[in-house]
Amino acid sequence: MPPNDTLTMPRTPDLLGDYEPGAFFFTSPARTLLARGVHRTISASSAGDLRRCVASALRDAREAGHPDPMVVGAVPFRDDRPARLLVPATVRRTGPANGRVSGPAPGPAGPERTGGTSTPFTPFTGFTGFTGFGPVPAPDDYLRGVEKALTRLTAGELTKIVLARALDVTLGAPVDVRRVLRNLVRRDPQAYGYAVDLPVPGGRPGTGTRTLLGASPELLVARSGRRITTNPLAGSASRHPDPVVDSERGRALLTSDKDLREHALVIENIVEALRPYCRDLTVPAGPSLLSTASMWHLSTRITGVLDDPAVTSLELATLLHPTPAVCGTPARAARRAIEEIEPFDRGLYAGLVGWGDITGDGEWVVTIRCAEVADQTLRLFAGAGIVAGSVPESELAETTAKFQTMLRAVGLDRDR
Ligand SMILES: C=C(O[C@@H]1C=C(C(=O)O)C=C[C@H]1O)C(=O)O
Repeated sequence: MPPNDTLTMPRTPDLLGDYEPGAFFFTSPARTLLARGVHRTISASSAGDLRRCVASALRDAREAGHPDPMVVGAVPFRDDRPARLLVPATVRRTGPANGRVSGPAPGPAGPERTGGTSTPFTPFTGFTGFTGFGPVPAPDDYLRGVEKALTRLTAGELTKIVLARALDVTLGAPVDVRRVLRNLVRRDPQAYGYAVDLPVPGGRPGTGTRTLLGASPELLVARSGRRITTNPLAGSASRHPDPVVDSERGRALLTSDKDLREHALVIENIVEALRPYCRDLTVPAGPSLLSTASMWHLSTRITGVLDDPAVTSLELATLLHPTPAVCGTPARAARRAIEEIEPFDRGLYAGLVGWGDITGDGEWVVTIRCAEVADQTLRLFAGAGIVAGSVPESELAETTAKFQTMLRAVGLDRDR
């Protein structure tokens, strides 16, 4: 038997292969989940309400004889927007390897390339089936938004703010959601791949599905018994196809004063939020490097032991959210400035996505490197942290680089 045949003959169920739009899919270094059907949807009007609604939905499900009550889905960036959480009818799980198939990714031919994307956003040309794209806001307006943010930073209203932009992409045919998810998971096997079914506006049946797809590198919080882990990221550089230039970029990031400050703000905020809940918090002295196929990031993996084992993973996640990795500091001022400067609704982008079980265990990741997909269109999102000393053109280039995770998974690779 040729050695490669093992790749096509999984011994465990192939949950990634079994995924169909309408289901919930999530893969992490620890496990892969495929949830189908709706036992109960969860509707809540605030974050506090959300925690109560989830707890009672899980209890009710168990009392109704549900064999494996679990909540899955996504919580938006803003707490006044509806969450997309539900107790699924069935959940299948496998261990770490499933959904993380090695070998070449399907999709565009040729070797994986990690394009240098430190130039400002330029139109994509030359792919088949691609009919148009629309950046929101236009790149020049994003630059002006960063200038505005810098003025507020200088005035002392803010210490950090994350400004995002969206990219609307229209294809010549309906998006193959299954294939895009497979590409995301295979190209970034260390990331948390996810697919969340979204309601179709107007709720008209037969209009097609809407799905949130992504591959996030950022763990907001995981709980396993009393043990918790969070892995905030902040401070970024784009990868480069030349390995020498690429590792130089990583090294430069590790010593960049601006990025280290940006990162430290996030870590301080998270440690301060977790301290009252943990009897033991292990915080590395400084960040290390984490990479995706497209990006380098400064990363700090923090672990702790919960004082009160009744505190659930979702409670911890909503306590931390939104961290300064996606919002800013002070949080309230940053949130207001985001609403004023960004000309679009973040929706589920920059929120949290994951699962939680009835014991309180769960994994929630930051909803980044994602797109909302509906029929022939995709809306991609990407943001960058702005602190004193940030250069608008570099922040624009950083968001361009972050779009690459989704664009490559769709087969729209600007390097082609
Ligand atoms: C906001 C995003 O990413 C976040 C911002 C980062 C930064 O500013 O360096 C790095 C990782 C994420 O925490 C995004 O990918 O859209």
